[in-house]
Amino acid sequence: MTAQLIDGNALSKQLRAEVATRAAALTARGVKPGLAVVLVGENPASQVYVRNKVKACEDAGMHSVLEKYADTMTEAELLARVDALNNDPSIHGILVQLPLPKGIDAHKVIEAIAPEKDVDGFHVASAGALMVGQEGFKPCTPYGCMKMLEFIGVDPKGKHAVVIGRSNIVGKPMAMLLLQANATVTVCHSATPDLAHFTRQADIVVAAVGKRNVLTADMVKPGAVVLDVGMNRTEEGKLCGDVDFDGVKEVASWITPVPGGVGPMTITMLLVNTIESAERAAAAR
Ligand SMILES: Nc1nc2c(c(=O)[nH]1)N[C@@H](CN(C=O)c1ccc(C(=O)N[C@@H](CCC(=O)O)C(=O)O)cc1)CN2
Repeated sequence: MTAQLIDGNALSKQLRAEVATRAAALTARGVKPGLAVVLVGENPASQVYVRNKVKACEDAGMHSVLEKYADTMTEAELLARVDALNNDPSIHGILVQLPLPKGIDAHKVIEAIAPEKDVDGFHVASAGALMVGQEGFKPCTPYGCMKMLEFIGVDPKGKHAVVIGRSNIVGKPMAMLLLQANATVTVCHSATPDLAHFTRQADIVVAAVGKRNVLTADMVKPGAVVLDVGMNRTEEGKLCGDVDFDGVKEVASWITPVPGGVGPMTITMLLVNTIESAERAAAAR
């Protein structure tokens, strides 16, 4: 079997066009959706991501502000900027790009973002809402993975999903979203003995560890759907995921490539959350 590719760029194009239509409708009503992107420090990957986020926003007809600060910025200064953005009515979504430089407590900064503008879905209020099934912003990467499953017509209900990784921004919310969609969910992590024992039982595997070749062909049940959230580099500097793509694609039914899979969907779901936030703000006027 050779797996079919889940094309994150193609799905993103479709979803971003829908966002653009909603943005135009809102703008016509006098509310231009606005996103503020805050970057502290010089992390080269983060520089690319924030640039892509701002461009995606502009392409969708939304207003965006990119605030870039040197890594000498203090936590107090960053908290003051977040506070100003919380109080700026032209801004409907705020994101602080992670990771933050040493010396700045990311939890503290995320908690300072007003939950109604937390379009990254990282605030404890958003995480709590997800946990209990209430309305709130879903973190963009796992939200994008769920959209990809929907796109290929795979309903998680009754399926066994294995999530590899337990980060607050991907692994944990991914598990909650799959659970909400009625999958039976197993979360594996660095202290899981015999990872393959679990992944071989999975109908859906989400790899979100940040380490190459965590999932190889012998660890995958024939016909499984494999979503690769990893973003790593080979020794030659080539971008790759957590999954041994060439091997696993011969066993899986569907697989996401890296690049061009989950990555673009992260940015797309940010736009979806931002337009949602702007629509809520407009409805509350
Ligand atoms: N505040 C946030 N920080 C971080 C998040 C996040 O959702 N919010 N997620 C990651 C990084 N990330 C978004 O910020 C992100 C990662 C990768 C991509 C992407 O499009 N990748 C491309 C390849 C890009 C390249 O060439 O380097 C792909 O996979 O095709 C988008 C967003 C950590 N921080």
